[in-house]
Amino acid sequence: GRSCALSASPHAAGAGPGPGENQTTAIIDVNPPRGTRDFPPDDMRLRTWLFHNFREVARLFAFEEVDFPVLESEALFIRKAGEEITEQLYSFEDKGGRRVALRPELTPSLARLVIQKGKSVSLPLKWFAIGQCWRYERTTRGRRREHYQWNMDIIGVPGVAAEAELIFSIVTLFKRLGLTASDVGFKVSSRKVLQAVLQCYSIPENLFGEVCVIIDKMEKVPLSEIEKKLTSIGISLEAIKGLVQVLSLKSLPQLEELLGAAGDAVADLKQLFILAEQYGYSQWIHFDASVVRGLAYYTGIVFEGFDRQGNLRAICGGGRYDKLLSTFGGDDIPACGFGFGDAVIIELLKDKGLLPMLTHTVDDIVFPLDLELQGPAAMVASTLRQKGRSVELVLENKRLKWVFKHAERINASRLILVGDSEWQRGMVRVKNLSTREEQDLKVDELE
Ligand SMILES: CC(=O)Nc1cnc2ccccc2c1
Repeated sequence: GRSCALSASPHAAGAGPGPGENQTTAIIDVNPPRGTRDFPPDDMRLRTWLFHNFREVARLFAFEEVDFPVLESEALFIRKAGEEITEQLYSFEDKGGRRVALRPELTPSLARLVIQKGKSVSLPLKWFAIGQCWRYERTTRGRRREHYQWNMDIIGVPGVAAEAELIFSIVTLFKRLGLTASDVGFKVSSRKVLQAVLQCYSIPENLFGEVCVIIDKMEKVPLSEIEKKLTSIGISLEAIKGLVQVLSLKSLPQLEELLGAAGDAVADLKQLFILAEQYGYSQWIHFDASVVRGLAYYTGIVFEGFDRQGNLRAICGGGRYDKLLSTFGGDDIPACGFGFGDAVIIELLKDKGLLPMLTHTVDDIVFPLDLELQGPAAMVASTLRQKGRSVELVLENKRLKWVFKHAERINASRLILVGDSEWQRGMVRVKNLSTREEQDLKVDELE
């Protein structure tokens, strides 16, 4: 008997019904792979709306769009800092025996492209991308294995004016979506704070990334586990106490008291808050020494957007990564950027009742009253389309009752009936579906 190609059905192979018979279960699994999503029209309209807002903000800030392959060499993401994102790398060996990976984030690809472009691009660069990112999680947690991220990066600007501009671009997006400073905010800190602490306990630089990744879990796992991990990589108990103490600081003056005004950490943060004041978004951000972010390559300012209700995971996050390009063999080029996921923001907008009502709408629906008028109807449709109107051309011999119902379903503004007697006079019957007004018009009078 016929063997089912990708049978997920309880059918015994081969016993399935023939084509067209009432199939109780599909022959193949019609759901998308575990942890991934389809985007049927309703969901796709919402995604397109969100991405349009990403793109509009990028345009306002004069960023240029870039893109990269979703598949990259695995080497781009191999980092020895115990990051969740690299531990869950969706990597495999391709048919050519090459180690490849579905990208878990966009920044390494962006760094690769900047280095590839080398002297042929002039700094600073302001690039943005919207791309699907992947992770391979043991399905125990049933979490998603893909999401779309909006990334904005400023390459070649060493000063915190770049971070101030990036944070303001996200504030601009939040405002466009209807969110205010009482709905969301940004926690801002600098990894130079941790760097200063590690230095005063003379902890080797090469442990910096690893320590940050461990510390990032501070509020997610018990302190004892953090201490165990730090001790296991050789951090003294005294140094751990120093780290924990600095992370609990709640104000810049406190930080200054502990670290002294000398370190760049305090200077950078002070400068950033001054700029935020001048941009007019001070009430959106505050210093929080506990913000570390879980990516090993950040070297300076780090920030994350959060919902003040505290129900959700971070909305977005970013920071300065001045060493990433040189670790790829490029020049020492300063850079900073952020990633903004497509999931948490939608949950937040749902909670706030801010999701837009997006419907499938067309301008005109054109219907030939009998089959000989299909040609003329198609001509009427293309005349209207050349004028930029979206036109649904009815392609089958339907009853008028169905056409009216369908016109309602697709929110058409006008119904254009192509009938024999009118057509003889070069006219068509136009029904305005909101005013119910009806008139015969010449085809080239339609606009
Ligand atoms: C809330 C959500 O979907 N998070 C998510 C989903 N997929 C990912 C895939 C790669 C990296 C991070 C990811 C994060």
